[in-house]
Amino acid sequence: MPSIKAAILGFGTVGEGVYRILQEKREEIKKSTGFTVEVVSILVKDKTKKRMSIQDVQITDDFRDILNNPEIDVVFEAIVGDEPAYTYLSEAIEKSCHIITANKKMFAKHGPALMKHAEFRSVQVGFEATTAGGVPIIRTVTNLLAGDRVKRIQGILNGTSNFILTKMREEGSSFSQALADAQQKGFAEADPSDDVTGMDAFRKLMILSSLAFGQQPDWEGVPVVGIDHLQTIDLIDASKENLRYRHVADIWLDERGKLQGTVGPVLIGENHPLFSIDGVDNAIIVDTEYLGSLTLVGPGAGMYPTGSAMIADLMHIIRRHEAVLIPN
Ligand SMILES: NC(=O)C1=CN([C@@H]2O[C@H](COP(=O)(O)OP(=O)(O)OC[C@H]3O[C@@H](n4cnc5c(N)ncnc54)[C@H](OP(=O)(O)O)[C@@H]3O)[C@@H](O)[C@H]2O)C=CC1
Ligand SMILES: N[C@@H](CC=O)C(=O)O
Repeated sequence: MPSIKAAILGFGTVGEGVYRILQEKREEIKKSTGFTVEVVSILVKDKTKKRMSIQDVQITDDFRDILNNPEIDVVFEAIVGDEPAYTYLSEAIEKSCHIITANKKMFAKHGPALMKHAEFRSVQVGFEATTAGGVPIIRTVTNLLAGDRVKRIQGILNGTSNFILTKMREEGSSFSQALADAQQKGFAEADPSDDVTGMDAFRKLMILSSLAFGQQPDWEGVPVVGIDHLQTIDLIDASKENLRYRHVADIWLDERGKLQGTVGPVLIGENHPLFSIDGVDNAIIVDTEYLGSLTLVGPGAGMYPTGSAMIADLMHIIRRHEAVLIPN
């Protein structure tokens, strides 16, 4: 049976999710693709940290161990921040590895360059997990663009913010209690200020903008507001009026064909499609020229939803590249 050798960069919430799914779905993947997928190396920052038990996999804190292994076909990236992630992925592409990333901070800034580089080296880039966790928004927009034109995308793109707003409204939790809960569940970023200031949703919006419109607006021109100024009482008072705060990221082409974007909390009524989206769920409304309006809803963060988006990218790469993946 031919095998695909994979490396995972980062073994926190997301990296571990990828590993677990690959182990749990080993036989199904083999059956559906004809390939076994073997994780051969995992990159971490601190090798002494206590982790789940892993057999027959090199655990390293030196990326060169991965880069210099000629057997590796695919690199999953789930580390934190734009560097060294961007450098590592550029080097992996140079070695003709396919790359699959969950790192939106890196991808919002360097995604277009990585895509160009990958095209030049004839490898694939999977980035479904960068936006809306397990919700297949990247694949959906890619498919829509084949015969349609996107006019506007708006949605809840940060699971942590939505989880916090829901807990404050439903349970009367304080902002800090709700944030601590989101961190404990693995939803929040290593630096949770990215979640609650709106920066994480902004970066996801920029990734969607590159995909849907082939460009990003000037970052400075997009107002970004978070949820960190909202009080539990604000949410409860709104609720009494049958209104809810949602943290909404929005991008559209104006009448002059210029991209406009906003990110921030919005008070919405019960007829709005985002009214009922609670907890860690994300929801994205895509308006197109021919299809009209489409809404996708699902878990926007967490180990298994995010891991599953990365495995979906892997399946796509295998199916597209069966002919060129050289069996080891
Ligand atoms: N959590 C989520 O639900 C989602 C997260 N993401 C993105 O996925 C990525 C990972 O997130 P998450 O798993 O939550 O983060 P964690 O903080 O749980 O894990 C990060 C992992 O990366 C390793 N790491 C960090 N920096 C480096 C480095 N410079 N070199 C080598 N290893 C490094 C850490 O090593 P060590 O274990 O030794 O500390 C750790 O294993 C982030 O970019 C995040 O934005 C995307 C979608 C959802
Ligand atoms: N911290 C992020 C994780 C997924 O992208 C979020 O809460 O949405």
